[in-house]
Amino acid sequence: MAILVLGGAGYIGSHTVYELIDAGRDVVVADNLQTGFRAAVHPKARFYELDIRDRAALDALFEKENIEGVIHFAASSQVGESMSDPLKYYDNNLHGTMVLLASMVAHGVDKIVFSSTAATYGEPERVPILESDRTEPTNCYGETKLSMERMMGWVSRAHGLRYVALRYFNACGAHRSGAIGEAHDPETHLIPLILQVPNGQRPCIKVFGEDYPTPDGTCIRDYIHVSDLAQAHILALDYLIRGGENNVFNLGNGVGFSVREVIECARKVTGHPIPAEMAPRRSGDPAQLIASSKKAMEVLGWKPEQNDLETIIASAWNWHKSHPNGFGEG
Ligand SMILES: O=c1ccn([C@@H]2O[C@H](COP(=O)(O)OP(=O)(O)O[C@H]3O[C@H](CO)[C@H](O)[C@H](O)[C@H]3O)[C@@H](O)[C@H]2O)c(=O)[nH]1
Repeated sequence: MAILVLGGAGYIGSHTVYELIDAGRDVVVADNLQTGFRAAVHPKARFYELDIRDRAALDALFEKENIEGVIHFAASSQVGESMSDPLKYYDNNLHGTMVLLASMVAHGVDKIVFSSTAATYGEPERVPILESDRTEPTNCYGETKLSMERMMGWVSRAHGLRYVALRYFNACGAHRSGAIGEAHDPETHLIPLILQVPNGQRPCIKVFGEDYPTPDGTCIRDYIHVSDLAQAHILALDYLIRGGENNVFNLGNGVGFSVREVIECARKVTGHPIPAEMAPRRSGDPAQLIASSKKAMEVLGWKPEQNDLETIIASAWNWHKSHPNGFGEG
């Protein structure tokens, strides 16, 4: 039987497909290529260009393929955009998931692992954050992801579907082969933007806020390598296949780095001075997000392997310097 990866042409999705294929699994990828890239899809995966809001296209896929379980990455994921265009997030993330679950239930596919986010917590009560801590999103992106988790809960009660929600902290880095890496258009993520400076594509990096209640005044995040995240999806799917119950797991390294520290580390890795410029706070940003991933380690047996920021940034730099235009031309 095959694993269906929705959003398998995107950043975390494409890395998960590479790990699944490396592990000998049969993989079907579906993506509407709105933000994903056809070139990021592993050549051994069967590809369907479809939008998860298109019920007929999903039904046709489930009828044609023999799907054992779904890994669902197909969603909009930019904090800033979710504040200026919230309805896009309700449509793509919530409506999309609603159509998907209806099609899964109709075809008897009852296992799903999906991307949730640290943004479900909002401003945390304490760090490191536990899965049982308060969830009060400060941005619409986090709100729709939390609603997706709750939707799964109700559908599970009614129809017996089982799910694992993976709350990622800050995904970064690139695949060890150098074949795929992080590419967004437009780019909004800190590490790729920093690396555009040594790549000659941007004169400096803007630091969004230096008046946060943190030691150096800039936001603190927990940076986790994308291939470690990818492994967690395989472990979560196998947990469901073994009969595991509905669950939610944080995925992070448990160590926080400030925006300034990330820039300093990138200077060390690239040997470039990377000038930084202070800028106003970005709407919706919590001051500090650090994960406790103890539960994922204990229940899933997950162990992040690339837990050193320098190694992570070096793997990102390896991709960005050889692919300055991502998957595009030139
Ligand atoms: O040019 C930039 C870009 C970002 N930042 C700062 O760098 C930090 C990291 O920003 P990212 O945009 O790279 O990541 P976020 O923490 O905002 O978001 C990430 O984590 C979220 C969970 O909190 C969501 O999952 C989201 O999809 C994911 O990209 C933030 O403090 C942001 O303000 C800058 O200072 N300058």
